[in-house]
Parts: sequence; structure tokens; C-alpha cells
Amino acid sequence: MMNNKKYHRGYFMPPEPSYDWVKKEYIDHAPTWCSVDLRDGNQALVIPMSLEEKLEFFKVLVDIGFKEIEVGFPAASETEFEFLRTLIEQDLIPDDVTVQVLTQARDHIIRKTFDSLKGCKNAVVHFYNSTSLAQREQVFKKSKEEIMKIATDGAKLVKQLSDEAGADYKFEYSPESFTGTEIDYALDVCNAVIDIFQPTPEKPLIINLPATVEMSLPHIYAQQIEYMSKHMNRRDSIILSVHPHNDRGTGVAITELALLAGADRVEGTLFGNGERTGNVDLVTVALNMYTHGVDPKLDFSHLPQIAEVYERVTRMKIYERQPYSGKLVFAAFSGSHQDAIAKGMHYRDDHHTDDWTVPYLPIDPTDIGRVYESDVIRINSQSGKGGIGFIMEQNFGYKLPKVFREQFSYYIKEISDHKHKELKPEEIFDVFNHEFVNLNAPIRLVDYHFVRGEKILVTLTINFRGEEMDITGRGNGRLDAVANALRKGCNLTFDVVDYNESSLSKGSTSKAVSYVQINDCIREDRFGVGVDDDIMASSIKALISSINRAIIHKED
Ligand SMILES: CC(=O)SCCNC(=O)CCNC(=O)[C@H](O)C(C)(C)COP(=O)(O)OP(=O)(O)OC[C@H]1O[C@@H](n2cnc3c(N)ncnc32)[C@H](O)[C@@H]1OP(=O)(O)O
Ligand SMILES: CC(C)C(=O)C(=O)O
Repeated sequence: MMNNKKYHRGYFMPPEPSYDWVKKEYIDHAPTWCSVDLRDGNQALVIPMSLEEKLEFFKVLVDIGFKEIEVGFPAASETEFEFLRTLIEQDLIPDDVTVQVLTQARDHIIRKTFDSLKGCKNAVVHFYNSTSLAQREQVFKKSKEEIMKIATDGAKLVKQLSDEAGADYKFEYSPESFTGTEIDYALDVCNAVIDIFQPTPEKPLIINLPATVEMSLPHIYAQQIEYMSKHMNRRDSIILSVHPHNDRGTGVAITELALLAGADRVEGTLFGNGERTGNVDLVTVALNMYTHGVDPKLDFSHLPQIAEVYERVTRMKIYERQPYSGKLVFAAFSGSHQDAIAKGMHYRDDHHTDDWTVPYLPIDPTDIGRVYESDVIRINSQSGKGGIGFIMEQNFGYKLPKVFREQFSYYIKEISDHKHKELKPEEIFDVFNHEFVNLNAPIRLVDYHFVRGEKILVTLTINFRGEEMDITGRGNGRLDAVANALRKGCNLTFDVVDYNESSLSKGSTSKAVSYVQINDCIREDRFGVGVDDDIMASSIKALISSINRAIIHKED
């Protein structure tokens, strides 16, 4: 049985309201990004990554453009330790990349961490201890002063070991479980650590305020961050970092609000892997920024390839509707969406604009390695003529006339509905060819010949129900003459209602395509399509196709 009475709000409001972030409209520059995929992401996997898998992932992160990468918790296991050693000994860390290592503020774990760093040029030593009320009372059973001493003792040892090693490491401190910590107490602990390092603008200290567990609405975290930012000692020498998780499903929101509230740096993972519901998804935060016209300084132009490596080495799956990276996030199945997207794409072409304003697509899918042809317009029984017309034009180069497009789309929808499945572009194209293009039974065109006089005279050689024959007709135009020949020679009754021709815009060889609509006195919308190297042949074939359809589907 559910019982909401056993819950209470476990977060703490800052002592004074901090609302300056509300006045900011959007994030106007990229923060410093730090990927924690190889540490926080890795520690949450059913099977943590092997050394080889971590190496492959590390390379992907470098290629994306991360300049700070938390590579592990070296004291945790041999693999973790060896991974950092391999990076260092095989000189795999680019000069402009800083690796970060995590350690608890515990003597032997800090020492082991320093052992793992020997010979590393650029490193951040990240140490933490939990400061939350719940952990003080239940886990550590220590007073506020005793918990602060864990932090300050850790800080002193980190500083001392770094000095002893003669290394120029950077340092990061996290009051872990910050979101469950009384804000002024968190501030006191951070300030005590700051006082030990005495950071300067030239050698700043990273103070990381994690939403280890998301506990509040996003605007509360924003206030907590802004309050800390305003009251922290030596703020000009502090890189204020956030490390959001996603327990309430608002990891991205709290990250964005924290950036408005003064955070300079974000720790997170690709696709939001991480403990429980995950860390914040850096792909989403970065691309949200990008779609506001801001350079995120991370390159996701090959997102599908990044996703492939991620899924393989972590053995995790990216949800189909995960922003930007999910398989279905650009797919429009429903008619009205497809129609708007197709028109939006045409609008861009017609207006020769590079600006992206296409309805229903907040980002140009091709910017992140997706393809219009297979990712955007997808066809099922919810689809409409706009979408099916788009597929025919975009994938195969056929610009279907309006009335035909409507008829063809109902035809396709019906098939999808009856088969209860999505139809792939190739299946749609097969139906199109099989049902409408160059139909040659019962009438097949063998040859044709025109003679120009007062009227145009045509001699058609056709095969009609297995019998070859020559038929003739006169008309004001060529198609008129052909129609008269077929009426007389095959004893048919029909009117040509509409005729369109164009060239096929796809493929290496250009072909002519004609669309003919006839009225056969049963239906006024029998369509046929002709495709040929020669424009005249394509129009005769289109007319014959429409007649053949009328004969085949007489009763429809
Ligand atoms: C929110 C985060 O993601 S934090 C990162 C968490 N990641 C990991 O823990 C992954 C790697 N961790 C490990 O491999 C192991 O936990 C190790 C090697 C670090 C330590 O292992 P163990 O020594 O077996 O102990 P364990 O992790 O259970 O720690 C429990 C002890 O550490 C203390 N402790 C825990 N965190 C801290 C800390 N940050 N600072 C100081 N002491 C701490 C606990 O109070 C407890 O003390 P006790 O033994 O007196 O009861
Ligand atoms: C170590 C800290 C930053 C952490 O991972 C968390 O709080 O989630």
C-alpha cells in the first residue's frame, strides 16, 4: 500500500532567497564539461567496463572534445588502477586533456590514488565526503564538526601528497549528498576546504556541489547553487561545479538552472548513464544549448556512432525517446506532423535559408549524424499524404500530383493498417511500381509513330490481351491522338482528366515521369504513371497504365 505520510521534504532551503537566475533567459556560453562516464557511469554498470572497453570509451570522449575526464576511482579495483596507469604509461592522454580521479577523504585511499597518478602531467584530484544530515546521523554517526574534520583532513593530505610529489595537480572537493545537507553547513565545510588550499585565480579550486540524489523541484537547486556561489570564500578563485543526478527525472532541468545560477562547470555522462536513474545526460544539455544558437564546444556530429560504442561497451540501451539520441526522436508517423515537416523542408529550400525553423524538429537531424530519409518521416496507418509524398520525393525523386498523392497515401495507409506494421520506404516504392507504374496488361505498348498534319496522327502498335495490333487516332495534341486511338482501337470509354510530367530528380540517369488521371465513367480518378527515357513514351505509358488499372480494378 502506498503511504505518502512517511515522506517529507529532505532538502534544505538557503537562508535567504536567491533568485537572480530567474532573470536570465538562456545559457549563453558553454560551461567547462567534465565527463564522469568512466567513473560514475562505470560504477553503476552491471558489469563495469574492462580496461580495453574503458580505453575505447576514453578515445570517444576525447574525440567529442572533452577536456576534463574523470577516468576512475583508482583505489577501487585493479582494473581502475591499471586503466590510469595504461593511459599514463602509453602516453594516451592528449596534452590539452586533464584526467580526473576520485577518492574518498580517507587516508589510505588518498595515498593509493596518488600512487596511481605517478607521471601524470595534467590531473584533477577529486576528493569527497558525505555531509548530509541523513549520512551524518545514520552512516557516520558523527557530529557536524567531526564530518568537517574528515573534509579538512582529506584536504590537508591531498595538498601534502601533491607537494611531496612535486606535481602541479588541480584539486576538487565535493560535499557529497549536498542536496541533503543544510546549506549553511555545506558552505562552512566548503569554506574550510577553500581555506586550506588558498586558491587564486591563477590556481583555482573546483568546488563541486552534487545533486547526489535529486530531492527538490529544479528551482530549489538553482537557489542553493546561487546562494553558495554568492557566499563562498574567494569566489573568483573557485570553479563552481555541479554534478546532477536524475532521481526526479529533472537532471537536465536542474543542470540548466544551475548554470543560470552561476555554475561554471558540469559533470555528467553521455546519455545519462550513472547511479540509479543516472547522471545528467550531457548530450542533452549540450544540444539544448546548441539549439539556442550557442556553441556547446562538444562535437556530437556523429552521435549514432558514439551511441553505438556506448551501447556496446556499457551493455546499456539508449531509450528510443531519449532526447537527441533515441532512435525514434525524429520520427514522425502521424499525418499532420509529417505534413508540417515536409512543408517546412520545402519552405527552407524555397527561401534559400539556412535558418532552422522546421516545425516539430527542434534540431536539424543531419547536424548530429541522422538522416532525413530513414529517421524523420516514417509510414504507418497514422500517416498522411504529406508524409507519403515526402518519402516519394525525398527518397525516390517522384513529385506526385496533389490528387494522386492523396489517393496513393490512402492506398498505402490501408496496407499498413491491414498488415499492422510500419512500411519502409522501399516497400512503399514497391507498391507504387507494382500498382501504378508502366502497367502493361491487358494493354502493352510495343511501338508508336506520330505524323504531324492539321491534326496529329498516331499509329500505336500495342499488344492487347495477347494479340498484337496497330491502331490509329487523330487529335489536337499527341496525348489526345493516343487517347483517341485507344478508345477506338480497344473499344474503351474514358476521359483524360489531368496530365503532369516531370523529370526524376533522383538517380544518376535522368528519366521522364508522367502522371495521367482518367475518368472511366465508374471512377473519375484512375491514375497511371509512366517512366521512360523519352518523355512521349512516358506519357503514353502513363495513359495505358491508368487504363489498365481501370480494367483490372473495374469494380473498385
Ligand atoms: C556518490 C558517489 O558516487 S561516491 C563514489 C562511490 N563510488 C564507489 O564507492 C566505488 C568505489 N568504491 C570502492 O571500491 C570501495 O568503496 C572503496 C575501495 C573505496 C572502499 O571500500 P571499503 O573500505 O571496503 O569500504 P566502504 O566503501 O564500504 O566504506 C565504508 C567505510 O568508509 C567510510 N566512508 C565512506 N565514504 C567516506 C568518505 N567519503 N570519506 C571518509 N570515509 C568514508 C564509511 O564511514 C565506512 O566506515 P567504517 O568502516 O568505519 O564503517
Ligand atoms: C563523488 C560525488 C561527486 C558523486 O559522485 C555524487 O555526489 O554523486
